[in-house]
Amino acid sequence: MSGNNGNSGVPSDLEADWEPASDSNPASVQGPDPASGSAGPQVAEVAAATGDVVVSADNLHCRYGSRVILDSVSVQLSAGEAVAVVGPNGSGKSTLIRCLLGLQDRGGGRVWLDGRPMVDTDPRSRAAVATVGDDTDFFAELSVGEHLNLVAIAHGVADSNQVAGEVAIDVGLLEQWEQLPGTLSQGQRRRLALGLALVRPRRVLVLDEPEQRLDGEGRSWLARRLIAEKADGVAILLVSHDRALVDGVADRVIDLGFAA
Ligand SMILES: Nc1ncnc2c1ncn2[C@@H]1O[C@H](COP(=O)(O)OP(=O)(O)OP(=O)(O)O)[C@@H](O)[C@H]1O
Repeated sequence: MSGNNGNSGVPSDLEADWEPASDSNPASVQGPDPASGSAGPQVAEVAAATGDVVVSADNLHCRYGSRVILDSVSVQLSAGEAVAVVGPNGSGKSTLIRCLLGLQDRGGGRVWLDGRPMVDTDPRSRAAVATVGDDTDFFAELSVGEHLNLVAIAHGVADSNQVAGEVAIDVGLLEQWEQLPGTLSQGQRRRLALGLALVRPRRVLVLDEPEQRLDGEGRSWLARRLIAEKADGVAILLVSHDRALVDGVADRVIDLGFAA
């Protein structure tokens, strides 16, 4: 498969159509509230900014076996806002994402999408929530273009090959359109993972250290891209160690390091 328009290669007319996302003023960032910290398992509660609440996580207790990693975590995400999760290695950032997405036991806590339970197996949830994990797997036998097309088609994107090509340009992989994942550099694989989240419709974007392996230009592009996503009304949950990215994109910050 190399597209649904009969072309075997790169979609035509993309270079002329594409323009980079314009710069926006960085959003303000609120620091952690030391008063809400505690020793032992992390405790965090971050209220939503004004706006339509898309995702609401209440009282999550994330644990591995008997070891509690996060206790009584509540998060609300509104349309068009970005919440960043920061903290040192091992502080529970990825665990929080896994808990929120339902990939890990929530310990009785609940997560709501548009006021209804958010379950990872629910097609409604999967249609709304695009994710970029810290370790994305690819099909070894499918090219960059085929990956982007496949995801676009699976999510019902009209004119999927055109959209896939536009996303390939956006993430800087148009020249790699025909390449297999095994032939990509680590940074290019990261760009493909981002492309797979951007090629499909989304109302929520959950990213676990998306800046990994990106060069300076790539990180600048990522910040602009996420700001553009917010402008389109996408709710973003961003785990990152990149303070500049967090400062540039996040409206609010959950700091899991303050009680370490
Ligand atoms: N599958 C697992 N089983 C048991 N413990 C785990 C598992 N995954 C993570 N942990 C532990 O949970 C804690 C939080 O891990 P997590 O991956 O959420 O941290 P993180 O903040 O995302 O770290 P990093 O910045 O290194 O990505 C760590 O102490 C880790 O050892």
